[in-house]
Amino acid sequence: MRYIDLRSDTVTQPTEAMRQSMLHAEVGDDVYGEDPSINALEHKGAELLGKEAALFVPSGTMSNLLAMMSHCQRGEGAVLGSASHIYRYEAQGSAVLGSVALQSVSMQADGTLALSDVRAAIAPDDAHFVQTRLVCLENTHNGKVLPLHYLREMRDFVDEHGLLLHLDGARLFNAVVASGEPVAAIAAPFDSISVCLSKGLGAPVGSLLVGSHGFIARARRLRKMLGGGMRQGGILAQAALFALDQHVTRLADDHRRARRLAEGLAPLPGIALNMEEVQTNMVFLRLTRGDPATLLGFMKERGILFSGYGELRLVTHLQITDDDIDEVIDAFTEFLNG
Ligand SMILES: Cc1ncc(COP(=O)(O)O)c(CN[C@H](C(=O)O)[C@H](C)O)c1O
Repeated sequence: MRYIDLRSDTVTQPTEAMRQSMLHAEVGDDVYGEDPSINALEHKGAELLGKEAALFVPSGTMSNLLAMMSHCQRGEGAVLGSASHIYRYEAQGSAVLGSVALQSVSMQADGTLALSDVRAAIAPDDAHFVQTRLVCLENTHNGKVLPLHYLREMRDFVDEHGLLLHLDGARLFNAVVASGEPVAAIAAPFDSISVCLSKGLGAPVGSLLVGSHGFIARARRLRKMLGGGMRQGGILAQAALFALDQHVTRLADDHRRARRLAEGLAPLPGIALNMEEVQTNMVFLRLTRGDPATLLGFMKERGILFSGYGELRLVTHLQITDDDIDEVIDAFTEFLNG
């Protein structure tokens, strides 16, 4: 049975054209630095984001972990949003494996961290406290694009306080396409960026971590230590190269479909949905009547999947069509008017 799978853009499948490019990928042993496709991808990623170097990593979770461990020594701290992926959905790996103290602050509705909250979270320079070293942002956050002026304000802030700045840019290219800003402009304020290739871009596996030569050298050693050294990973890197060449501008289709979905659901009785938050490929909504679990079961019977408990999340991506969007709107209408 083909599902209309709106659980996440992590479910994207390689297209036939991408598979063909993977078939002919040049490969070598990447632990020796000899995989031509991985080397090409890392070179392209660094160039695109305007940084010195890049590292191909098996997942976004590992990419963020390597960033935290490469920036911070044991016992140092990172300030980040309490609803950020690094804080909530990466098993606190930075703390458990990296001995980095996670200093969480509340996130504002637009996905930003208030500078006043970050300032308050910075530990005093006193032996009773950790030493805060890093600030982490996430763009997009729950589908919302952080304004470029805010990124620049945060850069000035971390410079003022002698801190470093990391971006969890799992959906960076969604932010690029939605904002119209060049990717290098969005990346410029950051010391390091993690970019997922396996979400909306449609590669089957992997992320890119970009930063300075020294930062990436440390991250490369840590990746090997954590068992992330790859051999002929060029088959996967070639998919990512294909995605960067062919699947960036089409993200606008995902954004258009998400908006179309939100516009179709918002007027329905029993739906609470903030259209202003539908900025890229995610639609968040709450049921003001009916039970989310009953809704999820009703939808699954009709071949429609999405996730969330309390607040429901529907994510558009490469394999979601215009007809799928109409079918989902019809199914919600049937459930709510039934
Ligand atoms: C902002 C951000 N940063 C990092 C990651 C981790 O990427 P992976 O480890 O799954 O490759 C994710 C994955 N997010 C996944 C999803 O959205 O379905 C789940 C929640 O883990 C993410 O959303």
